[in-house]
Amino acid sequence: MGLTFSANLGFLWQELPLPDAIRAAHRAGFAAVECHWPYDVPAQQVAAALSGTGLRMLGLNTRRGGPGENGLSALPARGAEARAAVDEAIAYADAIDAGAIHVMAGFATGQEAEAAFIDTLRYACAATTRTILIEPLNSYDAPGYFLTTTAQAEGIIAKVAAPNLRLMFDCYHVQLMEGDVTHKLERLLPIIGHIQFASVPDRGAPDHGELNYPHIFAVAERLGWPLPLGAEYKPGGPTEPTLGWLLR
Ligand SMILES: O=C(O)C(=O)[C@H](O)CO
Ligand SMILES: [Mg+2]
Repeated sequence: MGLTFSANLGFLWQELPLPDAIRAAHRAGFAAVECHWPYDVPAQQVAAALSGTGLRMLGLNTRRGGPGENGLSALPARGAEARAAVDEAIAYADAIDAGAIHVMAGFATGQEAEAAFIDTLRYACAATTRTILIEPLNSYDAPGYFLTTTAQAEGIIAKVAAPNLRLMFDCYHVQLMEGDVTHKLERLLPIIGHIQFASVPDRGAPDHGELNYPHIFAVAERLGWPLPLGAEYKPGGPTEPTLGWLLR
């Protein structure tokens, strides 16, 4: 079977209520969906849209925290709030049978931040059998974010040493911070839990920019990547006119 794709509803159809966005993704031909922060929408409404369309929600994020924050898990002295955010995400994921939970690190740096992140990740990995993801973010969009490179993520995954902890490999962030996307996909495959993509550097549809996505999709297919790839790009208006890449 060939590659399939997941619509990231944090960006695609973001003007629609989440249940309607799930239905729009289904109509457009996506094989799955994923989201950012679904917490304002009752989980029963999301579960109903998923079962009505037959789509799976591949993942959701832990809450960002207060204004100007981007996750709490690597913030020393915020451990209780970080664990509460993990509990909330797991409960929501259980209610809609989501595949994975992305535990967001937050703006922090240094050894204490790493120790806090590792503690929160150990807690999350022990609290669920679902996949726990960590995602390096690029320093243009998220300056000061704790987790910025795949090498740093690899080290943390090794230290936590939990079977359900994996890397969110977002080709967009990896290209901006490191490049060498093909070799990194090949080498990191055993620890990757989800793959996302967008054009670089403008984070648009994967049909232009400095990354050649037909090549990257072929690499993922050659490697036998089993899950839908996450289309996490900003359509800059209605989503449907940007989907030429999906039809091809
Ligand atoms: O920004 C990204 O790439 C993500 O995948 C996250 O959900 C964090 O915003
Ligand atoms: Mg991403």
